[in-house]
Amino acid sequence: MSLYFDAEAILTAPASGGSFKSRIYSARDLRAKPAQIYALVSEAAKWDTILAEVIENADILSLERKLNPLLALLLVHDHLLAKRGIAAPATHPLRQAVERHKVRLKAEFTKSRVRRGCGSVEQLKTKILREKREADGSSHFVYPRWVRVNNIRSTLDGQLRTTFADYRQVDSLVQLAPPDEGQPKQKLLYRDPHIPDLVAVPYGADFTSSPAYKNGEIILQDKASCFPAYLLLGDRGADDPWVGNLVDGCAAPGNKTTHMASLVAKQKQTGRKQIFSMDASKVRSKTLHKMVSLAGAESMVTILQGQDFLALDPQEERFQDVSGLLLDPSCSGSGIIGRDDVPDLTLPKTKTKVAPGKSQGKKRKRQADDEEDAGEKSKVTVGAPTVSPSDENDTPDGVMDHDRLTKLSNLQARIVEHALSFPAATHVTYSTCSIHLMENEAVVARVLASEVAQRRRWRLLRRDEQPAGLRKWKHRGVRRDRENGESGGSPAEVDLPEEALEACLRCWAGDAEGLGGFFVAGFVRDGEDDEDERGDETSFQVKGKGMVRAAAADKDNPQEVEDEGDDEDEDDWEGFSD
Ligand SMILES: C[S@@+](CC[C@H](N)C(=O)[O-])C[C@H]1O[C@@H](n2cnc3c(N)ncnc32)[C@H](O)[C@@H]1O
Repeated sequence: MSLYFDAEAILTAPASGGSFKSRIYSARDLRAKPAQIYALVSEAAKWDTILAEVIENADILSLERKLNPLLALLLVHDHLLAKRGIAAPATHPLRQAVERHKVRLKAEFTKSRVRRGCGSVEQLKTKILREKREADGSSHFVYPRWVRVNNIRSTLDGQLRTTFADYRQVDSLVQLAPPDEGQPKQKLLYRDPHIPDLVAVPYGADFTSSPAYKNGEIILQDKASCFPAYLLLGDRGADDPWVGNLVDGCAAPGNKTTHMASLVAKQKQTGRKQIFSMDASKVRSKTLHKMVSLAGAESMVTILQGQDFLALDPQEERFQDVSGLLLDPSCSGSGIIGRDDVPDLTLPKTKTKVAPGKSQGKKRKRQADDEEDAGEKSKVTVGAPTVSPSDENDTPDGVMDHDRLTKLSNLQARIVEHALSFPAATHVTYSTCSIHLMENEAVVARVLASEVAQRRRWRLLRRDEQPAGLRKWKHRGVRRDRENGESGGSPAEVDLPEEALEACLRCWAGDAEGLGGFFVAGFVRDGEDDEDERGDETSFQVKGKGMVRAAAADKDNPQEVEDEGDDEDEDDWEGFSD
């Protein structure tokens, strides 16, 4: 019986971030096996709508006060559908509470099947999975497996002839949707129309043992994560190669560094070290090292292990030719899918109305007493998942309040502004896997208004200047957070012109594009008409709901202003007010 109580405890614990699986495996004091709990909940989630219907029609919640809706759903699932039935002794009161109604439950289950015109339980399963996908809109989108071809070691044509030789090309992502239960999986491939050398295959396709993966010819990298390097380096070829060196300032585990290297290789420029790639974390720098080596990019990439990008001196001799910088700093990670993918089960309702308060309380008390008596109440505690060296972001628990967002936003803006100060820099990209305005458009607004951007005439890379594939991308910057409360409770809004919002690229989870939440913007400057000194009368700041003009903090002593920022990097902006 501990299986059901443990599953209940995990499903009802407050959201703590992390995937559902990691939530189970990091829970303390579990008595059932984590794999068993995961299997029970995943299976029950496939059947929940029908089980809720059966339980409601059999009305067992009004008759059996020991059951609550969630326990009833889990128990009735195993009673009707698990090979071995309910995993508890036959004399257990909760097992008896279900089995007392076995005739009724079976009859209601059969009625539900027949009502849907299904001759077998298998057919019913296929039908309800389709019903569920249609109901939550997910029949129209899929999360495929994205595969990027590494131009250092291979070519797209080469991979289509080898690794994907037995894949059939389809012309839409929807065709990669998982097959109905019982249908065979197919080898299908979709060539991405936005990012060169990127393909999608059905989720679950496993390349980890394929030679192409082991040799670094293909890299498993989400589509959105391919936007920044492509935005920076574009569609250049051998006759129009990138001029100057490149920097990836926040590089581990190395997806974007290796993508930059791949794009540079496509321009037939593999001979010399051209990319400085660094990460402040020494542990993650080791992963970066492995990825660069696997991708065959060692001759092009200089890795600065454990290097804080903010501590780099842009005036150093070795950075004098750096013309492009890619910044993908730590963020809230709020766009990552699967972060808190705890199944949202459809639960049965009680038919007979129980008076609120008194009797509900009694019911809960009685049930609690039963569980205590049996010594079975789960003691499980679900904590925030621990940070692993592969975690990219600073907030793995996903818990985000206004203060944390403000601090992240301050740091992100500082990192981009530092990039804008490299003497030969003409192109910079800034990206996050966050959906929060404060980490995205608001950072862009602050950076554009910064002293360095104004003095050196940095501006946004307009949509019509973007690489061909990204110009076609529909989802652009937004003026306000999509959902109230996304930014820790305070509605945030940014006052950027339409053209600036058009220049920003967004990705959203849950639409037809098959991606998580992501943001990227490119900054450019001609580099020929810098004002050497800071403009004398004004600078811009973002305050309240928009950008307002404010007097320059200290026009006579910019260094002092800079130093203050360095000392107290996280409290210089208070974020949005209402
Ligand atoms: C979102 S991840 C980068 C992912 C990487 N661009 C990729 O595509 O594989 C952010 C990384 O920035 C690093 N980081 C954060 N602040 C940094 C700083 N000031 N200097 C260098 N690295 C930093 C973190 O250690 C983390 O590994």
